[in-house]
This record gives sequence, C-alpha cells and structure tokens, in this order.
Amino acid sequence: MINVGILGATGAVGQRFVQMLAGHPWFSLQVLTASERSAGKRYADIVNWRLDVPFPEEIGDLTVSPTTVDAVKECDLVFSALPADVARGIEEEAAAAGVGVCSNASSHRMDPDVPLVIPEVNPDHLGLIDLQHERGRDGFIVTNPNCSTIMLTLALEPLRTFGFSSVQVATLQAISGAGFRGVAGMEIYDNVVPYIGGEEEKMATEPRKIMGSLNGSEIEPAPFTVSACCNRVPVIDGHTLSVWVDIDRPIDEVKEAFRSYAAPFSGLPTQPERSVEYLEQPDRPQPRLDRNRGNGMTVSVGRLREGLRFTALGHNTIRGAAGASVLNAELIYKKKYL
Ligand SMILES: NC(=O)C1=CN([C@@H]2O[C@H](COP(=O)(O)OP(=O)(O)OC[C@H]3O[C@@H](n4cnc5c(N)ncnc54)[C@H](OP(=O)(O)O)[C@@H]3O)[C@@H](O)[C@H]2O)C=CC1
Ligand SMILES: N[C@@H](CC(=O)OP(=O)(O)O)C(=O)O
Repeated sequence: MINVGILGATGAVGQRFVQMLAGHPWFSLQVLTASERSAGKRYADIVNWRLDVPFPEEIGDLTVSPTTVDAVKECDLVFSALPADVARGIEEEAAAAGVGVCSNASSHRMDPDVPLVIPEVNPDHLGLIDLQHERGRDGFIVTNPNCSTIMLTLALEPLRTFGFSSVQVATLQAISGAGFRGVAGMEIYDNVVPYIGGEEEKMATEPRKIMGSLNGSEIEPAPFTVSACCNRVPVIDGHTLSVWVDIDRPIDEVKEAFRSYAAPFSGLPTQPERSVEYLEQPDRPQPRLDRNRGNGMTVSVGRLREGLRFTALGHNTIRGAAGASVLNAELIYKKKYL
C-alpha cells in the first residue's frame, strides 16, 4: 500500500478526498491536515461532514495535523485541497522533501515543468515528472485542471480527430465549487451570478496546455482559442456547460465520435466504465439526474445539434476535483512514478 495524506481535509474537496480514499485498494490514508483552527483535534470531532454519503467511520479517529511539511514527510503521496495561496509554498516544500503531490489547487497548474493532467487526454505529460527530478526535486507536483476545464476538455477529447480552432462555452456552475464558505445564501438563492473570479481566464488557457503536445521538455499549447462566460447558479453539485465548437461535420458523425469514445487505458480503480457518455433524451444532461453517473466520474454529453452545439455536465467536486486527482495518482502509480 502507498501511504497517502490529504492537505485541507476538512473542506469541500478535502471531504471528497476522504470519501474516495477510504477503503481505496492501493492507497492507505494516514495523514489529514487542515488550518490551525482544526489541528490537534480528532477528525470526526472537527469535520462538518456535508457530503450526501455516509461518513467513513474508520477515518474518524485520525488526528488532524497542521499543514506543515513535517506532518506529511513520511507520506509517499499527498493530495492537496488547499486554497491556492496556501497551497503554493507547502506543495513545493513537500515535493522537495521527496513526497509526490497531486494537487487540485491552481497555484502550479501553468508551471512549465508541472503536468496538468486528465488521464484520458494527456497521460504522456506525466513525463514532465522526470524533468522535475532532473532539476533536483526528490518528489513531484502533478496538478489536475480547474473543474469547468475538466468537463470541457473531456467533452472535446472525442472530437480531437475532427480538428477545431475556436471553442465558445457558457457555464452554469454549482455553489460547491466555491467551497463551504464560498457563496452566501443571500447571494445565490433565487439568483444567478454572472461572475466567478479567474474562471474565464483559466478556461482560456488550461485546455490548450492539456491538449498540447509534449516536445522534449516543453509543452506546445494546442492551436485553438476558448472564449468562456462563467455563471454561478443555485445548484449544489454539478457544473453544466453549453459548448459551441467550429466543427463542420454531419451531426451523426460527431455523435458517433461521442458514442464510440473509450479511454486509452483500463484497470484504474477510480476509472468509470465510460469517461464520456452521450445521452439521447432531448432534455439531458441535468445536474440532479446525471452528476453521479459513473460514481461522479463520467462527463455526460447531450443536445448535439447544428452549429456545432452541445451540452456537457460533470460532478465538480468528484470528476472536477478529488476524483480527478485520485485518478491521476492511480495512473502515476501504474506508470511506476511511485
Ligand atoms: N470546490 C471545487 O469544486 C473545486 C475546488 N478546487 C480547489 O481546491 C482547493 C480547495 O477548495 P475547497 O475544498 O472548495 O475549499 P474549502 O474552503 O472548502 O476548504 C479549504 C481547506 O483548506 C484548509 N485551510 C484553509 N486555510 C488554511 C491555512 N491557512 N492553512 C492550512 N489549511 C487551510 C481548510 O481547513 P479548516 O477547515 O481548518 O479551515 C480546509 O480544509 C482550492 O484551491 C480550490 O480552488 C478545485 C476544483 C474544484
Ligand atoms: N472556481 C471553481 C472551483 C475552483 O476552485 O476552481 P480552481 O481550482 O481553478 O480555483 C468554481 O467556482 O466552481
């Protein structure tokens, strides 16, 4: 078993990590960290468990540690669910101390030697771990993308073969994306907020890195543009995206590309049966009905029509965050970087 820890284990994403790592066949959860407010207390006593699944009692007795390199230096791997400003330094320190870091935070996503990975899309970018080692890092940092970026990029992957140069997207993002203390009820109830700080910029840059080509030690960004409009809506979990892409092919051909898409690997415990699933019903996908497809790891696609337009949807704290990171870690383990 690989000994793992979670940085920021009490938050919206941290709790999803606990859910996904409790009973994991390869990873043994040993360390949970949070802020000074929570450190030194029993996890079961301090966590305000807000997930719609039972609390994994076997994890409850772990004592929450402060978020320091000392707390995690005996781990082989840590999953980071820290706010980006807190994550930057501690992730670097942990990687320097020989720990593998799989991070959800945005701090290192665009670092040239840090892979920004969706296993189905760019598993080869993990080769940058070797570059990090050559540059003197004993451990490594691997990141997963922004939650909306993951839904968009996974939905575009089956269409890669057609080629495209321009993507437009409008998002309807769940409130869990802002963390537990992120959006006040008075702001979001009976409302839509047409602004999520930094999100549109991330959606413009991250997909190009992910779908880019690794040439030696550099990633050449993919040659398309993304124009995004991001909106917060009163949904608890599940980001919905309306996507336009400049592909001029018969609808049936494009639909077949979605239907026949299969991940380029198999055998990872968190991998869903279908990474992308096309839904035929005219009013799907919907967050309440489709976010848990594939245990929250499937991106549902539907409403494909002339334009070329379609709708994509995925669970933002599972496929868009903790599940994405755990799947990355499983691929890293399978490729023997751990
Ligand atoms: N929510 C989502 O859908 C997604 C989130 N992310 C990213 O994941 C990260 C976590 O997000 P989320 O779970 O929503 O955030 P939350 O605010 O819900 O949780 C933050 C966690 O970090 C801890 N923390 C906060 N400040 C400090 C500090 N100064 N030192 C140590 N620990 C600290 C908190 O501990 P305590 O409880 O003690 O305060 C808590 O465990 C962020 O970088 C976010 O951008 C990425 C993709 C999607
Ligand atoms: N911004 C996303 C969640 C998030 O934290 O993204 P990032 O990891 O890129 O900061 C949302 O609000 O839904």
